[in-house]
Amino acid sequence: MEEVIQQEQEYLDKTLTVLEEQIKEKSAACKKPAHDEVEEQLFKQNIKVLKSLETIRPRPYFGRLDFKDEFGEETIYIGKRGVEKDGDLIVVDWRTDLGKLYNAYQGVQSEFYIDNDPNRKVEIQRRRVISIEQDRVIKVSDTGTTEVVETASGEKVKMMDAYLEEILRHTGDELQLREIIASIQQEQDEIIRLPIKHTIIVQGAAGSGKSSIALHRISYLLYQYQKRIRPEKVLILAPNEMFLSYIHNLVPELDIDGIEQRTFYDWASTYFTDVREIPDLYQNYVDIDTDEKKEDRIRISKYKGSLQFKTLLDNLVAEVGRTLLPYKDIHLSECHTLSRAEIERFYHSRLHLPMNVRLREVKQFILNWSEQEGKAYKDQLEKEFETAYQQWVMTLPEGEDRKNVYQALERAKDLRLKQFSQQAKKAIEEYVRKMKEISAVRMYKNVFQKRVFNRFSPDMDEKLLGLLLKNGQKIKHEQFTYEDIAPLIYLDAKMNGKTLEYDHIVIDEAQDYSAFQLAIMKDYARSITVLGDVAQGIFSFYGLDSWDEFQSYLQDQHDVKRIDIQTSYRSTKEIMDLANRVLINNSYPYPLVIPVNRSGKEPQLKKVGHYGDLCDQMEQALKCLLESGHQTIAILTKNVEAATDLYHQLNSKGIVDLELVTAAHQRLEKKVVIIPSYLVKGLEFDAVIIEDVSDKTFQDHTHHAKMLYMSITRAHHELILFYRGEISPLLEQRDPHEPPRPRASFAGWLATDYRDPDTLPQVIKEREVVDADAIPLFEGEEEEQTTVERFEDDRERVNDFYAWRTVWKKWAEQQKAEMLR
Ligand SMILES: Nc1ncnc2c1ncn2[C@@H]1O[C@H](COP(=O)(O)OP(=O)(O)OP(=O)(O)O)[C@@H](O)[C@H]1O
Repeated sequence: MEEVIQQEQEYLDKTLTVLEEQIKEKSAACKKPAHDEVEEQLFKQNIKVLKSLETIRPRPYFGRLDFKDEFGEETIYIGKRGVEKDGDLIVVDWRTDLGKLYNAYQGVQSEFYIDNDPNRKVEIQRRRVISIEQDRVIKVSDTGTTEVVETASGEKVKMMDAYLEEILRHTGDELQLREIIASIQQEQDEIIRLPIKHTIIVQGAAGSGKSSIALHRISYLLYQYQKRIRPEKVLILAPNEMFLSYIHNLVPELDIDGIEQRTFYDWASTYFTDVREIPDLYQNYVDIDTDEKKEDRIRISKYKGSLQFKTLLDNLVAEVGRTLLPYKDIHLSECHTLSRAEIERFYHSRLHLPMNVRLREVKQFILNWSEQEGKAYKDQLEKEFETAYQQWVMTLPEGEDRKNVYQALERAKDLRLKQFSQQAKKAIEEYVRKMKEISAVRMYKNVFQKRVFNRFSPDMDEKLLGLLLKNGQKIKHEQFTYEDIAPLIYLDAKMNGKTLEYDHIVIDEAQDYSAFQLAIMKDYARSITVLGDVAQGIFSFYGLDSWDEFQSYLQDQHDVKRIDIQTSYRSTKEIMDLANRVLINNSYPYPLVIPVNRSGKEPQLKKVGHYGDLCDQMEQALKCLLESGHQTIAILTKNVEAATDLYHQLNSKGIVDLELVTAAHQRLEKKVVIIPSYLVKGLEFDAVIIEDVSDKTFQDHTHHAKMLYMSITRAHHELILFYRGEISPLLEQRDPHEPPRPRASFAGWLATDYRDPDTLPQVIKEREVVDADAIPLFEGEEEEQTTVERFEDDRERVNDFYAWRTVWKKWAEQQKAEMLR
């Protein structure tokens, strides 16, 4: 090993010498004053290069790849940025094709084909990770095997090589997402490097690296398409300010300075100035959660986030546009008429323009026409005057009479001209009076009318219609909520147009966007990368239940790629097993999360007696976690009130170095934070304590399961869960031979003994509940339709039901297969 380290040290020394020379050269260039614009540009470029060289100087590369291709054997070194001297690649940038080769090799497959060309075979001989500290190579490790394997019990695990394991074990001491350039996994790299033309949807398990992929992809795109896209034309949308500060350090590391980083709420306020008056997503979550009419509000919110609503707005705006043209011709005089057909023809030729702009153009068209007609009329008068002049004036002898006739003719001409222009003015004014520009807010206020829904959404059920009409009263008084932001922005764009467009938009935590919201974001960019996890969709009143609606909407117009990634890198296997247990208990219809084989402490489930007992035990748990050396710890509570109470209790016990977080715009600065669960999405901590996992806080509901799953998966290494009374059914350890249990929301409707895999479950029809007559559900399409109809008013229940049915069927098949074996 000593010998290998020595060899690697030689290459490092050589690289450092080159780097030092280049830094010296660039520093000198940066000292020269710029005299003109060209020199100024050069100066800026030199500063940029110098900064980049200084960034990589401490660790010029992280890996080495030895391979054989059609040109013979090669050795390259891979780093965050490329280094070149006299045409030689001293270090190769990870974003190049060679970098791709480095990431593709995971110790399993060793032969690759460049661009899938069978004649361009590359055989990897070695991939080595090189650790450098203070100009010394301190460690080298050749890549071992990293692959997903299936255990005897059918469980999938990703076996890691030593390097990845070490990285995942050693988390940082700050709450900052780290760059993963040196350990990008193949499935992640494939997403990072997808061509910019694709619209990408990534469904990734908690901890699968979505946020990391999002940022590394931007770095890749800016490098690969440097001539086509500029950093200031790239937007990353993050869930909140806390998250933005969490990724802050990554921006210079990944060479993506200058990109726009915002939350949707903040971004929306640049388009629609009144957004700041509207409660944000988190406030909306709390408002809805504590509202007595929660279910009604969820229905309204879901509808407003749907693509159906978007279509209704499209149709309404088109209709309003059509009716803004009066149903008549414009008459300026007997022979000066602009027909309605002509105006309509012009209007239709401008349909691609936003409505107000279109109206302005139609008005201008009418004004231009009237001006032309005015001119034509004047010419005609002049001619008539000339004839009369010749006929009446010139035939008279010179003198007073002739002068009087001439003046009378002049007056008559002026009068006729004046009359014409007054008449024309009146006709035009009357005509365009109706064609007033309409603001987005005014248009939106007019949506919530019975005749609008009857006309454009005649199939809407009565209950939803009633709720929307009632909500319309609030809209009239401009009492908007979060879900009104997307339609308002959309309408604003439809009425007035968009000012800014991006080369690329990346949306992280996209499950919390509605399909409508995602659809409008797509309109603002040439291409888009959307990443999320529907299992973590805790804002169930708004976000996505699945990607299907959005995906099929896009499919018609774009080159869409949907990719699912299931391996989770953040947490230990024990923690992920518990997270999977929540998914299983909730009949999660998608494949479970694949954990990495990084073992840690079993999560601790602790029953406590009363609140005082909880605080005592919490204090003990916290002390133990701090003594174990954990650098970042989060205590997750159900809401702000619980977080505040606990904060005061722990403070009174002498634990003072705590940070209470109650809003999404707060920055996390201390080692230990107390925070409501719904604010921690996207973040991670060495250890996590969940204050209450009782059956009261986490009931057998999908949205509770999502919250619990998301909370559990925030922990890297250790997890402690407290509960009073009974533990949540979502955490129950269940026998895999037991059938998946139907959730409370629809369990009562199932008639069959669902424990028998040979009998398909049956649903009791509502009217037949009385006579307890069961209708078989799975026998034909027709019955399925019937079921859908019955559930129709409750989307969550429909989803719960179908999710459960999918899992149940799978389970039944497994049981049958086992019996046959
Ligand atoms: N290839 C990798 N090498 C090293 N660490 C990785 C890798 N992929 C992910 N990680 C680590 O796993 C953790 C989770 O990554 P990230 O936050 O990007 O995942 P996510 O899918 O966005 O998670 P979530 O949806 O739960 O918020 C981070 O600590 C990240 O550094």
